Amino acid sequence: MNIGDHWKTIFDTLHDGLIVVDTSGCIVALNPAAEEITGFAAEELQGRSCRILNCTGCKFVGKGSGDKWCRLFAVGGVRDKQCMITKKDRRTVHILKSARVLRDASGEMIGAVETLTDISQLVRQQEEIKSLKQTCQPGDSFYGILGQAPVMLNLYGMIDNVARSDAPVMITGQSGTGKEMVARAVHQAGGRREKPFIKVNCAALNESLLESELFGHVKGAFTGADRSRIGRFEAADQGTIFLDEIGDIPPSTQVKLLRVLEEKKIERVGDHNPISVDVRIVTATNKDLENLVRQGTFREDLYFRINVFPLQCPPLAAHPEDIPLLTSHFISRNMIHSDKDIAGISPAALDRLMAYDWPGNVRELRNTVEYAFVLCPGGTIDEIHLPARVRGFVRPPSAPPAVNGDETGQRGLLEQTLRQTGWNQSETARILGVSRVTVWKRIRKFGIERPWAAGSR
Ligand SMILES: Nc1ncnc2c1ncn2[C@@H]1O[C@H](COP(=O)(O)OP(=O)(O)OP(=O)(O)O)[C@@H](O)[C@H]1O
Repeated sequence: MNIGDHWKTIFDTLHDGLIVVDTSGCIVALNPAAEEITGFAAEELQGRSCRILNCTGCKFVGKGSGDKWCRLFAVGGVRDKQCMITKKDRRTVHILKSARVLRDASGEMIGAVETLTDISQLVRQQEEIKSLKQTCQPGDSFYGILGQAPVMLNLYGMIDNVARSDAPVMITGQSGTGKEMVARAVHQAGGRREKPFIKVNCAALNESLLESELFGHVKGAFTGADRSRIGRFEAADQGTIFLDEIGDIPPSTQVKLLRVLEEKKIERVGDHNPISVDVRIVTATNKDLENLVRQGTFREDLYFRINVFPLQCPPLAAHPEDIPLLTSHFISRNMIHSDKDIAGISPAALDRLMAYDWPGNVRELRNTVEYAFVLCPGGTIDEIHLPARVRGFVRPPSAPPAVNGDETGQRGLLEQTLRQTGWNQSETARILGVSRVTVWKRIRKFGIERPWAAGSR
């Protein structure tokens, strides 16, 4: 076959647009794909300057021909340059452009050939992904955590500080307050962010499974161990291990964990070869660990080892001013997965959300919005679309709003804020939204002592 006889067919069959210009940029030939991309018929472009396409990737340097007017002729070619051209109907098309100068047998420049790939759809999809990401993680979030109330800003400040160190962090707070999000934020905000973040739910596994999950095992270590397996500590090497529900680990595992924390070495179950690991420890619990220590079910030495830097997630009742922000975030998130056209929430329904006491915290609010999405046919979420417990909630007259949550929450928050403010009681009162006298009374009520005054820890 003489391929030279078939160039025109090959040229016309290409899916990418092809344009040939002479040294002054005058369009000599183009294929049907180029007609499609530009919206011009071949006869409309032939003989015209390529400037008609208004390509944002072209660098015109002057007048004349060749390298005197266009940079392409000076550099010889471009490859996969993302730019935009203007179509005949004035609309913009995103293209990927490659171009090469053409020379005759004597090496004289005679023109250039350009290929154009229409990437408009790809760019649109990228923009959609970007906007979805923004909806899922609005700009005013802290590593995905939402809330602008002083107690939340205080928490973000503490996370930022502790992320710069490798100190073990213990996160406390009621269920659904975002402890796992805080653990991830500690990892993300620190120098280990490019390394693994490994979560282990200590309450979900029995004693032997938990040990093999944490430390790994060798083949034959127990019935059913038909091959060796690395544990979560090894998997988290150089990164962070997040031990959720730490209050639930059995006493024998507590001993082993303490040894790992002190020696920074693990032993796989069924093996005695120590393996060094470099892991940051973050733990979380919704139990009162101090109480478990007093009862003797949690080792005091382990408690002090993991509780070097405590972080307290405030209950939602301690920052009700964040309910509108959280609600609109969950509405946007539900919109992505729903074909319903829900525009927002009515003021009356929002009032109901603000009045409720949220024992299940932000998780309960998320579930409440999900529930409302099921009932609401479209338009605005109204009171009628809320679960009966929220709709019908009446705060007992004797119970003032749970401004700072229950007593365990109050104490933790107070201690954390006092530490953050260097024991400035006025500043602490401002952050917690209570009076200075209340701060003073709570310090006495809970018997909180300044660390240097206590002389311990
Ligand atoms: N401040 C927040 N901003 C945005 N979403 C939040 C916030 N707090 C909690 N959530 C959402 O609430 C849900 C529960 O959060 P998370 O699992 O981190 O809570 P938790 O305190 O670890 O709960 P548990 O103790 O039950 O394990 C998640 O869907 C999370 O996205």
